[in-house]
Amino acid sequence: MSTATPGLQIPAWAVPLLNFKQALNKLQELQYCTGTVPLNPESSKLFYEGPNTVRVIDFMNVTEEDLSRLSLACQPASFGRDQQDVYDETYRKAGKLDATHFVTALNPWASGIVDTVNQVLLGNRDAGKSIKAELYNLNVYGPGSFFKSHVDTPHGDNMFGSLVIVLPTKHEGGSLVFRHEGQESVFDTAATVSSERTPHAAFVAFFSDVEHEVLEVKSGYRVTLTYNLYFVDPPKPPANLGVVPAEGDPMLNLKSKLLKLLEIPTMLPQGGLFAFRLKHKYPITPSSTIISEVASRLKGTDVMLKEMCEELSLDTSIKLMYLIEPELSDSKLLCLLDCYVDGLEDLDQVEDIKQELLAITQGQCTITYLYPGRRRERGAIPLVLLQGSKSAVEGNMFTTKYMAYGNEARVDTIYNDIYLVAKVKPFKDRGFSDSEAETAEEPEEATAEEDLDEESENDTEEE
Ligand SMILES: O=C(O)CCC(=O)C(=O)O
Ligand SMILES: [Fe+2]
Repeated sequence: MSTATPGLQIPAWAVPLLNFKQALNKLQELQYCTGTVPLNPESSKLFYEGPNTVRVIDFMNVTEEDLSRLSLACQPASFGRDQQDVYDETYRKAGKLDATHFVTALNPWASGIVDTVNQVLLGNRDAGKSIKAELYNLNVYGPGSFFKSHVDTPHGDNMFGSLVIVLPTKHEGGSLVFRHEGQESVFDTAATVSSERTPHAAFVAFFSDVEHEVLEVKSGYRVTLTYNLYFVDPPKPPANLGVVPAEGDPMLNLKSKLLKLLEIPTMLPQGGLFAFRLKHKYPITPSSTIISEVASRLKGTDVMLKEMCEELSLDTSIKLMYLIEPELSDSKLLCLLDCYVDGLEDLDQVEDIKQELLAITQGQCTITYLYPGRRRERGAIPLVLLQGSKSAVEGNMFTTKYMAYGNEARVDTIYNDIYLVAKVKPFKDRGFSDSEAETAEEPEEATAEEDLDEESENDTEEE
């Protein structure tokens, strides 16, 4: 393949190596990530120690006088040179307050800044889980202030970056310039904080080994909060703090028992549903909560139940359950709903309940019957209630069933019973031996209602 002269054979890897190096050279790195966050009355205040007093500044409504007072409360900012803290106004001219002398209500987690840093600067999708942002100090750059080119001193081997939040004050100059590997970029903080119609803070996060410089502030005051950013391990469960969970994996035993149940040919022979009334109640905003999304907010053993079902290859979903007891017939309808629906209580008067039910839930409703029992409604799916009971089902009339005492009076979001529903395949598809499958038939058992009236062992009555 080679046209080179004999003795000057080009090795087979030479071209691929070159290709790789060229591609690597083109790899461009983001030098910093920025954004703005709106201030609101909960996040806009700064409290600081002034001479013999504590002062407050509201950055939604800040005056020149507030800023000049804040500037007077500051110490001259030092910097590190040859491992010594030095003051040198030809290199850094700015005021600072150490984190022990002020409190800010602006929180980089709550405002979404840490998530942005994680996703944009670190390219991490696991938002906010492994970054610590440690408040370092507050700086005031008045007219004539600047900070010449430097890198930020690492405070530990897990420190990867610096975060600067620029509070919304009117100023000119003070842009932040980055230089890294021959590239230069400028972040104009003054323009960014005045780019929105309402007060917004600007933030910029960068890897602290990237050289950066604050250009001279020409007018006004540039006020910043600086944070050191660290990689941290995701939080571990606390050891022996307060109540200690029982030894061993409580789910292991449960899982093997559930598997045993699935191995029985007469347990939902044609398939059906397992349902668990969850131990916790979950906040539902009737007008907006998407019930399926509650799956990602499950608490305590409720999460474990879901994981256990999934480990046994049972598809799970989260439902509301509602029992309709028609006046005109004796067949009760046990409905699983994907959304909160008004007007279900009127259905017991309607003639064709099923039709009406599907219409008002826009088809997002599964009609089931308690198994073992007799299927009264065509198409109703057998459901085994593994946790919970008849009284809980009947009690689940949505709004009536939540604690009357909260720590605050609110009516838009309420606590509701939620059901974890696991889909059980027909016995022949569950992967157990075929010989058993032949014996699997729907049993002729008590009626659905007789079964509904039976109290389950683990029924806990609600007050
Ligand atoms: O205020 C800024 O934009 C950067 C400040 C800075 O580089 C520092 O405090 O080390
Ligand atoms: Fe810096």
